Amino acid sequence: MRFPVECGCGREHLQRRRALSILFISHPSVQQAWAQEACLEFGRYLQWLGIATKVFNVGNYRRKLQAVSAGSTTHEFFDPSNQEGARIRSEASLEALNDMLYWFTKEQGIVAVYDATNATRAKRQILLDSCARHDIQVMFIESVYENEALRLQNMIETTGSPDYETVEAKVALQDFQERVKHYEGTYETLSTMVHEDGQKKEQSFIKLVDAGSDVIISQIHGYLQSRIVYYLMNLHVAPRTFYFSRHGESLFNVMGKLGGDSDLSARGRQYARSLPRLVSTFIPSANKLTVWTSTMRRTISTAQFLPNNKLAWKALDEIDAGVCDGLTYEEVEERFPEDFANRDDDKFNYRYIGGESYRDVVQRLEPVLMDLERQTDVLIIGHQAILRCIYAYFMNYSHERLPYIKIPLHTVIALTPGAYTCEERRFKVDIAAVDTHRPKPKVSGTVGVSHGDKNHNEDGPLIEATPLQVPAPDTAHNTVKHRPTELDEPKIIVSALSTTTFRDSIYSHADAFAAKTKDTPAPAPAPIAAPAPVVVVPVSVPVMASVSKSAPAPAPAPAPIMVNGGHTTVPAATSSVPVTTSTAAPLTSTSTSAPTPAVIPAAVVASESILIY
Ligand SMILES: O=P(O)(O)OC[C@H]1O[C@@](CO)(OP(=O)(O)O)[C@@H](O)[C@@H]1O
Repeated sequence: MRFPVECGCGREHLQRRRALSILFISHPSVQQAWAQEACLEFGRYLQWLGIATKVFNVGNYRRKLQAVSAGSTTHEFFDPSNQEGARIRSEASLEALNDMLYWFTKEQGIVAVYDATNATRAKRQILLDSCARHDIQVMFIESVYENEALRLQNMIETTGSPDYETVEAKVALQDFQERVKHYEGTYETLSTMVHEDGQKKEQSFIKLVDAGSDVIISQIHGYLQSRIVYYLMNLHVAPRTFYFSRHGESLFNVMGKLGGDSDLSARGRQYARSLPRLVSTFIPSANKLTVWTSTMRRTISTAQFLPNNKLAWKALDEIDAGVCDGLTYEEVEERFPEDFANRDDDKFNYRYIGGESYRDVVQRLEPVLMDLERQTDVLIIGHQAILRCIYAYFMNYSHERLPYIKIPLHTVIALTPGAYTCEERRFKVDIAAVDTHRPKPKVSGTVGVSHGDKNHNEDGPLIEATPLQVPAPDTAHNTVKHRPTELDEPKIIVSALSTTTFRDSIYSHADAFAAKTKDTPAPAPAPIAAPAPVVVVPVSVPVMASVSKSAPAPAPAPAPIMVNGGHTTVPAATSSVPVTTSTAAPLTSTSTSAPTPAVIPAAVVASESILIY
């Protein structure tokens, strides 16, 4: 796909940009619940990596059209002999397709997920032809169930879909089972075979069997597709909660200095001592928890009193401030005024001289996140910039907001990601600490730091908190009146924060592009009648690899980090290797287990930069 770029010479140039359409295929019995969760999860993941992604859910378009025509959403609507139903479904597919093409051609979209049943080869061919006309790569993802119990479970979950909002669960399930029957006999699974009619075999595809417990891949090419395979192999959507905390207040934090490898202040040490009580009181799986730290002194010291297994990751080390390492913000402004202002202008992309940008940090954190996605009981003790990146991944924050997220000291954050939302709770240990958060200044390059002996409570949480347990008024709240000693038992304040919903930012709204799509050539409408089924005999061919999800997915080599004049010279490829620091029982983390056969050639992954997309 080509799009115009300005170089300042006054003439328009066309630059090539890769665009990838992911066409979701699922038997109606698996369509709604698991498949939609998977679409959302990897949409969020790609957006976090900086790849503009949108999900076009044909069901949403159909419901919008049905609302206008006051049509029923019961199974009769899906009966192939229902002409009005077929017309609306065809129109919904077309509208979603037009919006997807608009997203690619006018909105510079990189990845679109076209989420529909796409049950027949004829239907898929129409989509393929449209994408080919716009030079858009296509990859199919099919979700199938071989395990009947899982299929039934999925169907039960599907009754929570918007189609059954006002319908009793039992009635909804019966109706849904009837709906599934309307597709019987027409559904054509993906196959690597050359079909009986002599037509070419299907394009690149990933087939997820039983909610991804097995993954079959065929003809996967290039960086983006490999990335998606890698993610889907690591994804599991079972409910789980992750815990995060910054290290206790450090000596550099007190001095307002950036980076370094200083140890904890007295208050920081007190926080470290309070952690075992917090963990055993508030974390249900406390004894199963593995604690991940960076390789820096302040995180390892913070974890020292926890009896749990520990892993230290180089990739969790704080953002590398390069030549600014060890300086205060005031000193950076004085010595590097232009850089200081540039960072304020675009904090996510600004790269410290000889150091890193937040964008670099996101890249190096990817293997950590992939491993985290496979875990259930993890507490990460990390740093301000690092935890901002991880928090933004789960909460779907934009790159603009990411570097300003408030991650206060002496607070454990619990995140429970779900398909459409992420629930957050905070456990604040009432031990005063400096505030290292520097808000975006109104004028770039002006310091406006809030360093000082100030308690974080003044800032309030990111989203308004509902205190569940408020400390008595005479407590250690005021840092001037109260100097905690290491023997004090500090109070823990629990806040339930309102749940963040990220579904809307990933889904295209069924009418978001409608007004704009007039100038986009409409592709041929989908045929209403399904063609005769094609007999497909699956065979194993060399391009096809079946990988069981019980083995960890191989990590693609991350892009190398800029080496700096400061303290870190380890390339990211090696920096993601965890180091065992526990003296306890041997660790069972997947990151240390044997890799599966290389499905994603590292050379392919490493040879392309994410920035070109
Ligand atoms: O990107 P900004 O907002 O400067 O925050 C990152 C900074 O946070 C700090 C504290 O100011 O993290 P940390 O507490 O891990 O030491 C610095 O070391 C780091 O450079």
